[in-house]
Amino acid sequence: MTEPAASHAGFEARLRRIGAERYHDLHPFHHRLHGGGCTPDQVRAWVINRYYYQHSIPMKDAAFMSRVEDPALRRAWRSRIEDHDGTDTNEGGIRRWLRLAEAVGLDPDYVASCEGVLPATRFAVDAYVRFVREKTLLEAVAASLTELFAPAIHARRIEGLLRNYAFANDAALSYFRARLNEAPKDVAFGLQWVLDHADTDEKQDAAAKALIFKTDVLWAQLDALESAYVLPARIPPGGWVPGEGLMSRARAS
Ligand SMILES: O=C(O)c1cc(C(=O)O)c2c(n1)C(=O)C(=O)c1cc(C(=O)O)[nH]c1-2
Repeated sequence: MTEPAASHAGFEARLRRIGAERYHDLHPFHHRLHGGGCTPDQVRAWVINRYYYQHSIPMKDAAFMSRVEDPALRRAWRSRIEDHDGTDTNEGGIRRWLRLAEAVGLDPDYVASCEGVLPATRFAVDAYVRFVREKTLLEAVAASLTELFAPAIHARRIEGLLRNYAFANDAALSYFRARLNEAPKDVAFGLQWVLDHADTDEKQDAAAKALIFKTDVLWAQLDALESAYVLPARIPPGGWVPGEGLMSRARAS
């Protein structure tokens, strides 16, 4: 076996540098959202579009697991699906996200229908699912490693939303609190798996490229929101129009 150019530590540092330079915590839309600068409709647009990501993540993980021949790897991975879809004792991330939708005044059935999701959001998220279906398992696991950087943005988001928006409370933000508990185990496993399996220069390069691809998937979703809903707003055909999908008065009371 050829020796990799970089040790585990050196390769991990390379992956973390990709996050430092390209993760979506750097995007102006997130700065606006967390800093209290979003209008209620901009927050709603974010909730609607981000739901499409949430609803696709378990399908992505099921696509991954369908390709894994090693029972031990499937066993380590399957809690990701349960974290989002729920179990008998855990309502799951998708339900929690819909609670956030209600808190910002949206009809959860509308949000769950995925109507009004921006075309560019669909393209970006679908590309991630397809990537995981088609690329090597190493590239698929490496792409999930943006989650290395997610706990910091979730903590910042909880703090920023609570400070700046009337809708924000512990129930509305329970999705992010749950992720703070769930993500570290996934990320520790995924990182170790990538470090162990990227055992040649070529594999390290492929894993780094997969992580860059994933940062692009996340960035493109925020670019889509910025273009459609931040002045000069340009909502593309099919995109949510403010006023649509709101909770009915009866439901809200
Ligand atoms: O709010 C965020 O910024 C953020 C980012 C990411 C990410 O980095 O992909 C995920 C999540 N949240 C998240 O909640 C989540 O469940 C999740 C799963 C995955 C994945 O690729 O498997 N990423 C993310």
